[in-house]
Amino acid sequence: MTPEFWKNAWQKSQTNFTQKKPNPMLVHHFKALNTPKNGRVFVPLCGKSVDMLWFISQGFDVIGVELSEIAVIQFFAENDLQATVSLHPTTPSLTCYQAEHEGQTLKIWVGDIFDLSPIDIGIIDAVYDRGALVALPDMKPDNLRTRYTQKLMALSNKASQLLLSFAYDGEKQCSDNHKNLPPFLVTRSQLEQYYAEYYEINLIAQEKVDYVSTAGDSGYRLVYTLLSKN
Ligand SMILES: C[S@@+](CC[C@H](N)C(=O)[O-])C[C@H]1O[C@@H](n2cnc3c(N)ncnc32)[C@H](O)[C@@H]1O
Repeated sequence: MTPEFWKNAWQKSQTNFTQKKPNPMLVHHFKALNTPKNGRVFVPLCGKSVDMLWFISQGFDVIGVELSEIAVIQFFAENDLQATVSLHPTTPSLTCYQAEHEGQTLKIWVGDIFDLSPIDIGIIDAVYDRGALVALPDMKPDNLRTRYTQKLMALSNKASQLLLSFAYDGEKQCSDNHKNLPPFLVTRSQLEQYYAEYYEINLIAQEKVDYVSTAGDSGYRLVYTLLSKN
């Protein structure tokens, strides 16, 4: 997916991946990571996810990154948060939106995750991936997903992750009918290919649902913990 694809989606409000309430799988399963109290959570490709506010309510600081400035402006406006906006000292394509809320710091970089450095992100205790890995295709020649997983590990120093994913059921299991549009299926073997060297991968929950993706297929919502071998 090109940056233009996502920026257009936000411009045209084609963003039905946005949830109105904190994700129930997050709320039930985040504790499995044993993130230290007052820790910092990285939310890559964050959109305007209210899951970030749930982390704040649990006493964590949050740092996100999102390509679309529209998404980030909407996030702050819709949640009555006043942002301090600053430019990146050396990279003109990056802008920082920051606010203090309920005693925690919430910071979102507007820009491409691939333009960020570990210094921009700081120390990370946990990563929350909902709608990020599945937003990127695993396709040759420029495998965006492999690049993303490597960048994510570099930015977070391989902090443990809670990863929300999905699977189709029955005969659809291996097919990907909608391969030109997100969300993209992430198979177990792909997950191992990206992460098994660095993380212990555990499928900790799966829930049968009628509509697993915005494309309207039935299947399962999956929750993985990726526990750092660091
Ligand atoms: C499927 S949405 C998920 C958003 C959010 N995580 C949620 O759960 O609502 C994927 C988001 O990633 C953003 N995005 C895609 N590629 C990106 C990149 N290279 N850098 C930063 N954000 C990106 C898109 O603009 C979009 O908002």
